Amino acid sequence: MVLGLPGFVELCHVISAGMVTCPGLPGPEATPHLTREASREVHAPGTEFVIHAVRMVGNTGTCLDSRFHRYPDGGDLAGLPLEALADLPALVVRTAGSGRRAVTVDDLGGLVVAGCAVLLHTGVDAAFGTPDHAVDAPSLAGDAARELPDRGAALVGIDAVNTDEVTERGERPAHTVLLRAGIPIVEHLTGLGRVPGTGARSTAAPPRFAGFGTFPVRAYARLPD
Ligand SMILES: N[C@@H](CC(=O)c1ccccc1NC=O)C(=O)O
Repeated sequence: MVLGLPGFVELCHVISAGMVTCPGLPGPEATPHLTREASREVHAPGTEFVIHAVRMVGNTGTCLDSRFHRYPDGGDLAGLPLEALADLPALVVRTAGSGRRAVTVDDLGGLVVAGCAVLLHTGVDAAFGTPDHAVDAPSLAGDAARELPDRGAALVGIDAVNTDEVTERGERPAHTVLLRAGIPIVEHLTGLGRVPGTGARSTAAPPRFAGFGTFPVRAYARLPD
């Protein structure tokens, strides 16, 4: 436990230059915009800074999809209210260790998802950053996703590369139904094994980037007292 932060669980992977998050998408490139050396020229003796520029896709590291990722008519990152992102009751649905890839209607069973961040713990986050992470990755079955808007889910997260099964035809039923309903999706979570099934609070908040659909988040859970 980190001193001063009792009861928090980190749900994010570390982002570093060059790392690949989704196979086929480029990793982030970070370059110094202002070096420490150059900054000395414009500051008082002993005062220096560094400013980096970054070129990266929004789907980098642990990231959140807003409605705009899937649909052109509104719902970008800048429009997401904090109520949709922060301090939500966390409901962890576990398939980790089951050997099953799909999170199904049966896994959601009689769970009360209304108002919750529904966080899918598949265990594949252990392979993040390796090619195995995206091979036959776990995902949320389409019929299970279709239930979640009517059942009142507030947010859906998964510790895998994609909430949807990646198929050759490119259908993405979970993104389609969840984002149509304005339910944000978080992908590439980690640490869910340390979060209880119920009782924790979930936060995953991106910057308010207008005209952007997806961006990295600092996602974390606060454990029950
Ligand atoms: N998870 C992201 C994108 C994604 O999974 C992806 C994007 C480009 C190339 C590969 C991807 N995923 C898995 O192989 C999304 O669907 O929003």
